[in-house]
Amino acid sequence: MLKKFLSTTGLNEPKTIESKKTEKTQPIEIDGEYIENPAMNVRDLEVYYGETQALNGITLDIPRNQVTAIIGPSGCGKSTFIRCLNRMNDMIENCTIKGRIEYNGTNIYEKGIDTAKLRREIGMVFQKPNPFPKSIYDNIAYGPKIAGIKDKNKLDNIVEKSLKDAALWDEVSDRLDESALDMSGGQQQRLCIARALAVEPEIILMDEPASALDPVAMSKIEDLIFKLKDNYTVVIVTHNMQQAARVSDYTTFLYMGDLIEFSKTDRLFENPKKKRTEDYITGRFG
Ligand SMILES: Nc1ncnc2c1ncn2[C@@H]1O[C@H](COP(=O)(O)OP(=O)(O)OP(=O)(O)O)[C@@H](O)[C@H]1O
Repeated sequence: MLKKFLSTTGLNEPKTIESKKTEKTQPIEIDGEYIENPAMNVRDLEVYYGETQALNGITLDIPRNQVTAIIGPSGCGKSTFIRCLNRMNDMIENCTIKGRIEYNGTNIYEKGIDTAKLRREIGMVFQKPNPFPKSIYDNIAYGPKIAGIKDKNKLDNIVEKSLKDAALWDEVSDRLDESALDMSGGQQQRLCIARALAVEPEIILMDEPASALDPVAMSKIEDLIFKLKDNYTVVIVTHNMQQAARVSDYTTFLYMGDLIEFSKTDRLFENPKKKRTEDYITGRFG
């Protein structure tokens, strides 16, 4: 399917990518089971900023239509990891990536991948809400318009559906022409989620999406994340272990660039297999 991202232009090529080719990606066993039909396969992922290695060979499968949380102390590589999943690290100078990340059977670091399309399929929501200085309507319609949709009725439907899916429609349906910048922080973050949904992604990456919000707004975002998995695969970076335990199905614990443990969330929090995981989730460090 990702073949459609292949272009012959040679644009969007990262300067410093190496990838190991393997015949067929072998599934990873976790807790005695294999993840069936994962949304992404990450294999031997290493990331360097200049000479400094930030990720030391991460291998995991991202379960489809599930929420996967990435936890770990500050500087362990959580943001580096999630940014690799839709090639946001391409924009960072001196960043070298090795290994493979497969999405629907294609290595996203293969030559010729159209990264703009890739990032529509694998959308991203950041820590700080970053709406465009435009109306609520235009924030949502922007992506579909760029993708070539001009019909007003179609755009209206996309705006309504995206806002409904982001649990925001009831709060803003009578003021779609107002500036997005006049919304509360929590509403702005749900708007950014709606904006990501408007281009019909398969996967949504969220880097600390609720950490800048008050508890009520945070709880709305958590409810939303929980519902999103009906239709999307979600990967969320969070400092907040309670949040990881509340919203995620699977949890990955990173420590100093290493994947220490990847497991179903209940199992990881109730019965961690590694001492470092136990020390972290019981608050002994971090
Ligand atoms: N653009 C960059 N240039 C150089 N080093 C970087 C860059 N971004 C991250 N690093 C380094 O890579 C390592 C991992 O950083 P990263 O931001 O991925 O960690 P994190 O777990 O997300 O941290 P935090 O929880 O504090 O956001 C750190 O040592 C960091 O200093």
